[in-house]
Order: sequence, then C-alpha cells, then structure tokens
Amino acid sequence: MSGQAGKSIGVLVMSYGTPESLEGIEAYYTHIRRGNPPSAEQLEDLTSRYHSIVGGVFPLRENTNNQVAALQRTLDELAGAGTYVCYQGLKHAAPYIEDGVAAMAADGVKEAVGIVLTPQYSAMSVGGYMKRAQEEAEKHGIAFKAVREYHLHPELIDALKIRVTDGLERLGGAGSSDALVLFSAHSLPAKVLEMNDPYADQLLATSAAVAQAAGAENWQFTWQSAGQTGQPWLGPDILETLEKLAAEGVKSVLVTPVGFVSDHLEVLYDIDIEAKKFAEERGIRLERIRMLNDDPQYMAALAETVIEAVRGRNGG
Ligand SMILES: CC1=C(CCC(=O)O)c2cc3nc(cc4[nH]c(cc5[nH]c(cc1n2)c(C)c5CCC(=O)O)c(CCC(=O)O)c4C)C(CCC(=O)O)=C3C
Ligand SMILES: [Fe+2]
Repeated sequence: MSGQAGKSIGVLVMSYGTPESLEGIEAYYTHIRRGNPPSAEQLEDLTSRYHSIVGGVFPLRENTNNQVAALQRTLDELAGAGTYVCYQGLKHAAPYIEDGVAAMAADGVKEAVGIVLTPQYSAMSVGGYMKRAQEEAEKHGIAFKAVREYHLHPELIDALKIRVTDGLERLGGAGSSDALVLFSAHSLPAKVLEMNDPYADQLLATSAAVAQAAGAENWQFTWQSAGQTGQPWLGPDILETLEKLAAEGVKSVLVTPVGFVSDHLEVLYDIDIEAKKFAEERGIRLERIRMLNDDPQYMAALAETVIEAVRGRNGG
C-alpha cells in the first residue's frame, strides 16, 4: 500500500495499557504475568483496586489516547503536517505494540521511531517495549529507531518543577520548613541491580534536577507499587519511608511521581488512597503533584526527542 502515511515517518507511542472493562481485568493481569493466570485472590484484589479509584474506572486508556493525539498535533506544528504519523502500541492490552507496528506497515511506513510514555530507561521496562517493537518492525521491513530515555529533557523538568511549586503552595508555601518533596517511581525486582541498569540513577537524576529547579532542598526518593512475586524488589517502599518520616516528625509530604506520566491505578490508588491514608494515620499531610497527562511541555519534550532521534542523536 502507498497511502499518505507511506511518505511519513511512523512514531510508535508506547504505554503500559489498561483493561477495556472490568471483564477484561483477568486477561490483562494474565498478560502482565506472562501467560500465568492470577489466583482468585489476586484477581479480586486488583479488581477491588480498580473499583476504588476515582476519575473513571480505567483512566489510563483515555489519558494515553489524549497523549497520542496531542503528540501528533505537536509534531505537526514542529515539523509540518504529514511529516510524522503517530501510532499507539500498548504493552499489556490492545492495541498491542505489535498491532501498532502492523498498522504502520499497512499504511506503507518504511521508517519509524519508538518512544515510551515513561522518561527513564530500564532493560526491564523500556527495554522490553523496544525489543518487541524492533522485532515486529524487522518482520515488516521497517527501519526502526528506539528512544531510550528523555529523563532530563528541559521541558519535562520544567513541567515537573511547576507541579512541585504548585504542590508546595497547597501544602503552605515553599518556605514551610517541614514540607518534604518525596519523589517516587515504580519499583522493579532487585535483580535489575545486577544488570548495571540505569533506571535508579536516571530516576535520581530527574528528581535532583526537578528539586533544584523548584528550589526544594528538602527531598528524598522512594519506590512504590512493588509486586508480590516472592523475590525482593527495590526499596525502601513508600509506606516504609512514610513510617520513618513520621518517626522523624515530618508533618507534610508532597509525593512527586517521576516515572509515571498519567493518572492511573498506581497513582490514583497506590498514592492517593493507600499512601495517603497510611500517612494521615501517622499525622502526615500528604499531597501529590498533578500528573503530566497531555501537558504541552511534556508533549514538546516527546516531540523534540522524537525529532532528534530521527536525526540520529538519541536513537538506537
Ligand atoms: C517499571 C514499571 C512501570 C513504569 C513504566 C511503564 O509505564 O512502563 C509500570 C507501570 C504501570 N503498571 C501498572 C499496573 C500494574 N503493574 C503490575 C505489575 C508489574 N509492573 C511492573 C513494572 C512497571 N509497571 C512489574 C515488573 C510488574 C510485575 C509483573 C512483571 O514482572 O511484569 C500489575 C500487576 C498487579 C500488581 O502488581 O499490582 C499491575 C496492575 C500501571 C497502571 C495500569 C492501569 O492504570 O490500569 C502502570 C502505568
Ligand atoms: Fe506495573
């Protein structure tokens, strides 16, 4: 086929994915577990977490759709309409990564770049997305470039800085001496440390850059959302950290997720419900920054990173 998109550069925009409906949770969870169905208890636990979040049962789906549409508009503005065409590819739900690549191939795309909606690289997260995308692109004869990371892009740092400043204001102003900025990200199995993985360092680098830009001297980093796999995960977990902060007399905390870019379960449940309740029971007031979603500065960071990758400066 040689449609309009055939002359364009394909952009595979990849995200974690979320179920379509409550009935879809089991298949989604089974996919996350590499084909092993969850136990009845695990399924019930995850289903009840989806039931408790506000803002729609599966807000990640609409947020990802909005991000892909907004990135398309931003690329059109920066590079001219038709230069880039965005396709969505999800890790654990349809349209899967392979579906996105196949859709490009059907449109006649010959050259593509992949970017994941998370700023820091880990072999276990972004590396996994890219391997699947690369393999599918090869099958279709598409030349594929992968964006590894964009965790220090100035537009990303500035967008997060604005959110930290807003959050500190909600907690009583940046000058309020005990407001602590608690950066967080999804934990990974601790075996990533043996792989010399850049994930933890990149998360700390993002956190330090945002803290510095916001003038927040009082900050820490912690992990969140570890899975129950029987294996050790990176810690300390956010609940442990809050316990320790409470013992130290900290009274207010601004949770600042730096590896997540959308409102979704790990933010709306793990932070807004679970961590908030845990903190309040220990006398800590907990607020969270507004997530980036389709923030224009985040879209600029993505678009500029895509364009640079195509020019050969950030591609792999
Ligand atoms: C690094 C990382 C990111 C950030 C980077 C990225 O965005 O890619 C991320 C994002 C997300 N993870 C999410 C949800 C879940 N993750 C799970 C399980 C797991 N995550 C892992 C890692 C990550 N996950 C891992 C190593 C597992 C263990 C299983 C395995 O080895 O693969 C499970 C299973 C049950 C549980 O453990 O809770 C769920 C439900 C949602 C929200 C979806 C929604 O709103 O619907 C989002 C954005
Ligand atoms: Fe996850």
